[in-house]
Amino acid sequence: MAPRTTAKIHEVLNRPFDFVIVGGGTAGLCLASRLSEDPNISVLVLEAGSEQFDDPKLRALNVVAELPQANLTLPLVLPAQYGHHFGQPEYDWAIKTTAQDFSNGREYALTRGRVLGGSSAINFLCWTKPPADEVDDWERLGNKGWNWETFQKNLRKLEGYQPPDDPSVTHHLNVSNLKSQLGRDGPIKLCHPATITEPEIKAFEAWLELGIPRAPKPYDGDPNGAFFCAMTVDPSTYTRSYATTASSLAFYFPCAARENLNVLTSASVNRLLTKVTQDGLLAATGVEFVHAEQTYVVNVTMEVVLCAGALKSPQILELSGIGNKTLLEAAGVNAHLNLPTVGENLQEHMYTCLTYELSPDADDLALHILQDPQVYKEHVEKLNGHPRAGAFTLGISGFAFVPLQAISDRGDDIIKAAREKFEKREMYPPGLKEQYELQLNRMERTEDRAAHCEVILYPGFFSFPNPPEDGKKYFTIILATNHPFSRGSIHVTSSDPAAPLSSDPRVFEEEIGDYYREFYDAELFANLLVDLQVFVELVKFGRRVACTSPLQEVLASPLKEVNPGPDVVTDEQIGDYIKSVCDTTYHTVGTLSMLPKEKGGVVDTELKVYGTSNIRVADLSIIPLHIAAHTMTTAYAIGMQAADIIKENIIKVHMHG
Ligand SMILES: Cc1cc2nc3c(=O)[nH]c(=O)nc-3n(C[C@H](O)[C@H](O)[C@H](O)COP(=O)(O)OP(=O)(O)OC[C@H]3O[C@@H](n4cnc5c(N)ncnc54)[C@H](O)[C@@H]3O)c2cc1C
Repeated sequence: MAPRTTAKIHEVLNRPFDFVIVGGGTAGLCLASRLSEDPNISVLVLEAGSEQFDDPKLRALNVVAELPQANLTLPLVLPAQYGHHFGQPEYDWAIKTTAQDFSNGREYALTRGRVLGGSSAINFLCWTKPPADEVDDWERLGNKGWNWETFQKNLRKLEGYQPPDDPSVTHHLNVSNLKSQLGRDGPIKLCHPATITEPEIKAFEAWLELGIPRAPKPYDGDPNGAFFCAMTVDPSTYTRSYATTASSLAFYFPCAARENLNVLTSASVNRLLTKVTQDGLLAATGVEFVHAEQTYVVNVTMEVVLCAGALKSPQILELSGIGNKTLLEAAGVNAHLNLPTVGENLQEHMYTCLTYELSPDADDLALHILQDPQVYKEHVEKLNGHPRAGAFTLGISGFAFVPLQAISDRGDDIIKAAREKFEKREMYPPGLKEQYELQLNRMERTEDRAAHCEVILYPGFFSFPNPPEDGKKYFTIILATNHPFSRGSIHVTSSDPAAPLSSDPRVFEEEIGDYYREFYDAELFANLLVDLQVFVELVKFGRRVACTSPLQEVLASPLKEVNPGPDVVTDEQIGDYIKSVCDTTYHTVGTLSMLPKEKGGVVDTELKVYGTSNIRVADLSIIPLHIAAHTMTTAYAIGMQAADIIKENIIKVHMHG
């Protein structure tokens, strides 16, 4: 299908829109496609990034036809899914954090998609879903209607899973189990990597040896255990299936011909223009944005929906004068609505890696070999062959979601200490105590314990600080934590939309952003850093996996751990390794939390910003408590539920009486 181009600036000027959606990313495009189903509603999406429709970088595995013309300079044409857009302004916001005290002073670069499709256009393609109970926790926190039943119903409409038919792989993938749990006809195409390597299969078997069960229902509410996940790849073309998707008929392309839907790219929103209504609420009347270095305003007749992601939606609210009054005034922004928790309750997943040398007779196929341009070209041809082959057919798909107690015999002690710390504390900022209680309960209960920890298989070299050696083959075990106690914040520092944000995830500090600082008892919290201690146990578990059959047999003998390496032995050394090399998994949530206002909420259950009449948020900012899953499915589910809310409650009232 030939892509329809997006709107031109003259097409969107001098006319009002019923809805303006800020951010054409994962949730934003999903929402736009649903809202514009009603031809009576005009929808404008303003996206800061460009389309990049024809860019081989974006359509990772779809590069084949375009490669002869493509620039093979590294790292631009390497597959999109594994970090090759990082730091490139035409794709990545790369928002710098403040120096992190508990990460040896490092500043993280928070990668987020800055392109039509948002982070779904550059992410790592892994389709995972949270446990039912953790989605239900959002409802337990006071958000009626935000539960697993709705989440799952919406996602099943989106899923277009195609199971493989090769009997030699279906057994490993447990396809008969997955088939019944995933939707088959939806627009987001899902399949498994065409190649799963021997070390991945052996590592999976090592997990089973270590007592990790196969996940009973990874896509139906119980992902605890081991499974091979599906990827957002269209099996018919082997291309990325994402929010914009050209080839897989997802959200933008099928709707692009609708006259009531306009998507303007390279349109960076500065702020909302507002007025106070007769009821004393703040109402958005227009949206100010920059396109081709010119500033414009578009008027809105019904609502503005912020879908700019958990790092950028708070900025737009703050620049519009909605946020912590003191902080806004310090930044030189006129405060119109004092909402002190805007930009707070930030929660992030973290990961670190262990890399092992493979035995010399292991297969050469690995993701990192594509960094060599010559090898890259050869593997593009292999991808184009019949059957598809080569490193482009690999993926990141081996997952184990595990409770702390399942990987460490110190698990109970750590959880007990966390409970004691929690009980000793006298003051909590509004809402945090309830969140921590749920988190502790997830860990403490004896049945259906939550997966605090996650282990992921990476076929290749992916770790720091020691580099790979030429001619050697490698396998990496990625370790991630899912339920951080740490709370951070993100805020503007200036009224200039282009000025850097102050982003402080407070990694491993288990505490609280600026607004919460007055509640902070540093001495008490210095005793035990639960988030870090869990991570240390996880690294030890990763090492046990490497020493377990049958994985051990495909690794070099004697065992050679490249990172962190044999010198990193004690808990303190492991903790220090983690602090020096770990990174965020690009899963920030919570910065505009959906909670009762007195519990620190910024939006209500209809996603409306408290104190406003027509400003909503529909992206990962609203998630009040983090989950044991990667966040793409949640972003799509939010887009779907937001559409239902808006359609039911607003369109019905305004348009159809
Ligand atoms: C590198 C990477 C790998 C990941 N891998 C996975 C994975 O394998 N599996 C998984 O489940 N999740 C993964 N994730 C996470 C997941 O993709 C994201 O959490 C999810 O897509 C976020 O959706 P969103 O709608 O909240 O925001 P986004 O999809 O990021 O959309 C926000 C949009 O708003 C736009 N925007 C921002 N500010 C403005 C402004 N001022 N004006 C106009 N537009 C603006 C942005 O350019 C962007 O297009 C990954 C994320 C990244 C970055």
